[in-house]
Amino acid sequence: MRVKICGITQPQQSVAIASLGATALGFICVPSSPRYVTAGQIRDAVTPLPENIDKIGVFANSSIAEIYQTVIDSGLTGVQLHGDETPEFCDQVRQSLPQVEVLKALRVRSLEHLEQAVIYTKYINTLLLDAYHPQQLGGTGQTLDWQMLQKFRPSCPWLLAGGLTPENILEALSQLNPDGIDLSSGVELKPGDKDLDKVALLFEKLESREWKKGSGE
Ligand SMILES: O=C(O)c1ccccc1NCC(=O)[C@H](O)[C@H](O)COP(=O)(O)O
Repeated sequence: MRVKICGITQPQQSVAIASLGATALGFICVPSSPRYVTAGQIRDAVTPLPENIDKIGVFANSSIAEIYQTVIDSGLTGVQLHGDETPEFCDQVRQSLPQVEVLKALRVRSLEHLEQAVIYTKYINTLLLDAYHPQQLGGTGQTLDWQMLQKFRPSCPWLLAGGLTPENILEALSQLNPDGIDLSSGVELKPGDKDLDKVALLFEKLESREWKKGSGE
C-alpha cells in the first residue's frame, strides 16, 4: 500500500520519513498554506531521496504554466490538484507533463459529490479523497465519513486522506481498502514540522496489520 506523508518543509525530515517507510512525500505549493514551500526548497528536500520515492507537489487552482515551471525547477514526479480544477484541466496537465503522475484531490461533502469522481478517472492517474472544510483546502485534520466510502470502487487507484493518525489508521483500514493513505496534520508537531515519533508509530501500526493479515488472524 502507498503511504504518502504530506506537507514536508524540511529536507532532513524528508530523508528521515522516507527511511521510516513512506513511499511518497507531498510538498505544498499553495502560497496561502502554512506548509508552503518554494520550488527551490522542494529541490533541496527531494535531491537526497531515493528514486523510488514519489515526490508529489500539491497545487490549488494554479495555472498550467506555474505547475509546469515548478515541476521542472524542483524535480517533482507527481502533481496533486487540490482546488477546483476541472477534468479538462487535469487532462491539460497530463498532456504538458506526460512523465508525471496526476492526482486529483476531491474534498468530499456528500455521496452525490463523490459521484464526480467518475468524471475524473479517465483524465488522471490517481484519485485522493479528502475531507471538506469550508475555509481550508487541506491539512485540516478532519476525517471523512468512512462508512459513506465503503462502496467506493473507482476505475483508477485511490488514496484515502483526511484526519488520519497513528491512532485511527487501523480503524480506517478495517472499513476501507484504498490503494494508499495520505497523512499530514496527524503526524505533525505544528504545521510543516513533522513529528518523527508519530510517523514511526504509524509504520509500526501498519506493520502490525500486515503481520496479522499474514498470520491469518
Ligand atoms: O496541507 C496543507 O496545508 C494544504 C493546503 C492547501 C491545499 C492542500 C493541502 N494539503 C493537502 C494534503 O494532501 C493533506 O495531506 C490532506 O489534506 C490531509 O491532511 P490532514 O487531514 O491534515 O491529514
